[in-house]
Amino acid sequence: MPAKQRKIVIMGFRAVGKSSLVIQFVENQFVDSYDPTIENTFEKVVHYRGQEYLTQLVDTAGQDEYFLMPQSYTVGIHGYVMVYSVTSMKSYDVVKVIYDKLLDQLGANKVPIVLVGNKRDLHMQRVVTLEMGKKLASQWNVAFVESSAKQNEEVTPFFQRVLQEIEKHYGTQEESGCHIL
Ligand SMILES: Nc1nc2c(ncn2[C@@H]2O[C@H](COP(=O)(O)OP(=O)(O)OP(=O)(O)O)[C@@H](O)[C@H]2O)c(=O)[nH]1
Repeated sequence: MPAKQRKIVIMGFRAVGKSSLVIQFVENQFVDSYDPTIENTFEKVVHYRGQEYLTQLVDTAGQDEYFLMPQSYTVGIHGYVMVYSVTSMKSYDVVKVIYDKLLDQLGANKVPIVLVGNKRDLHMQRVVTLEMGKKLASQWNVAFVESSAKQNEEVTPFFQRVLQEIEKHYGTQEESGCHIL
């Protein structure tokens, strides 16, 4: 079966660990230094449930509450990873703004999304509780996980979960002969 191509955008406030999560997933390494991203696209072939996927992961520059959603984040994209850091209330607030802007721009009320609370290894600095993450995900009706890019906890599972959400969302259209964007 030929590889299915899936393009996923990783969004969230600055320094929440978007690049670290993608690099951990694609290259199996963690870099402690902080180098703000402009924009990078990574590729990885993933085998999931007997199917090969060529995933393209768009690691975006951090967004803030005033950010304007570029068309390149909404056209031809199959799914999204929305990241906040459990050590930053600001990042939790900003991810809500990003989500609202995304749905508004897409004119949709449901999009394949996984919400990720990263840096769960930083117990002493935690300000966003597990319950707050769960509550937000249930409001959005999306999958949720807390992760640590540093300790490589839950990183591969949540990227797989995005693929699962994408299949759930678009699968029937493909089977009926329609094609994903
Ligand atoms: N302890 C800990 N530190 C992390 C984790 N993930 C990322 N970091 C650190 O947090 C800082 C920011 O990580 P990045 O991956 O660059 O964050 P980003 O969201 O891509 O940042 P922008 O490019 O500005 O949007 C770096 O110093 C990372 O080493 C984590 O899970 N645990």
